[in-house]
Amino acid sequence: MQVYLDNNATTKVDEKVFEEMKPFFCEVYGNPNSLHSFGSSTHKKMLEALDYLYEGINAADEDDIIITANATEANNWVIKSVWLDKILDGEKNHIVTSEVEHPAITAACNFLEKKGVEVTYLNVNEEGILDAEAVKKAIREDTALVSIMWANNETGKIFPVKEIGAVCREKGVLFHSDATQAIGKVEVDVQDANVDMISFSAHKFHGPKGVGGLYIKKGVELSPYMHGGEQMDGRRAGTVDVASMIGMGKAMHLATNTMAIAYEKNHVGMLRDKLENAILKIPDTIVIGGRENRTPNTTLISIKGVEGESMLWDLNQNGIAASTGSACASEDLEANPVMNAFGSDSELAHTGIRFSLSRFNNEEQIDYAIEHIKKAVERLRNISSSYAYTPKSHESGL
Ligand SMILES: Cc1ncc(COP(=O)(O)O)c(CNc2co[nH]c2=O)c1O
Repeated sequence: MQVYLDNNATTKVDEKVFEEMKPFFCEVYGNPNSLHSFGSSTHKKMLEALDYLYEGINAADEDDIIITANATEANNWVIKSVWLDKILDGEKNHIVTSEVEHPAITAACNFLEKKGVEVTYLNVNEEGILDAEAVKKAIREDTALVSIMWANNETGKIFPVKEIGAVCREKGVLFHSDATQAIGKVEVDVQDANVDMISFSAHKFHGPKGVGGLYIKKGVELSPYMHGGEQMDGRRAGTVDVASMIGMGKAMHLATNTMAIAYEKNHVGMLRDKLENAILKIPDTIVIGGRENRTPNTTLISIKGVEGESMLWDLNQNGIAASTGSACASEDLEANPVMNAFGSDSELAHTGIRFSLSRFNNEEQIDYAIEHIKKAVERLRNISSSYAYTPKSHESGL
């Protein structure tokens, strides 16, 4: 049996999305910017896709949603164009972000630090989140941008975006939120959240890889990251990947309409809880960050005495796909940076396993995964040189 439990890394393209995309490869293949009918025949579905995107995040008609290659591009665009607009050409020289952002944010900020920009990386608490008060205290007169994610890709923890947005509005500071792991899992309402910009990526909500977006609230000026043609009203040059844009719109529609969200919470949340409850019955296991206030599909669990990579290998031998954290960072054998941010000691930080489900998982798959996780833990602990089960005091009398 093949059981895919790494949906925070990427998801399967929904068949309905694929059907929507098909005509735009070999039949309706014109360049949307061409004046002839081959080009204009793409417009109807492209406009429908934009409508789905605006509807999915409750963007106002006067706001912009710019199609990008992925969330990484959108994140880099925000960080580097704020540097251009407000730091190089302005009086600002400070950015506030968090220690647990995706590398697409932290690496871009590290790059700017080499250019002399000051960056505050806010710590998270033992629950893996930070509060708006911490952001308020970090904002300075020369702060150009606050960028705090909507939901964390490894723990699923949801950040107080609305409260942070209110603080940024009060302080007159631009607020960006990386919503890549939130869309399709929890409600993302950009007007309610006081946010100026959000990033997203289609392949996180059953759309195609290689297409994403940047939402920009009306009135927010941001120099283009890509110059050239007049696509996207000159805000992002380059011929749009028509099929992928249409696929992303359809995926957003499917993922965010009322039924889908309710289904995600009830179905996916129930499956995640069943998996998590079973693993927590194994001694010396803990959910990193606790079980509250998370996206319904994610669990990051530490299994003491079991190296994350060893566990992944064992599960993979049985057709089960999981991860130790962001795929972008999981090739190296460094400790999980998010767990480090929690203050986990080095040993614990190597024991994290992330399971991230989707609406395409079912109970039979979860039962299969539970069976093989238990067997893998027993096998790996038996060969561990460092793990010995020590019954808790209340058990010692058994
Ligand atoms: C919060 C967040 N932001 C940005 C990205 C980058 O998205 P991309 O540009 O479409 O690649 C990811 C991908 N996160 C992960 C990729 O693999 N495992 C992950 O957790 C993410 O989780």
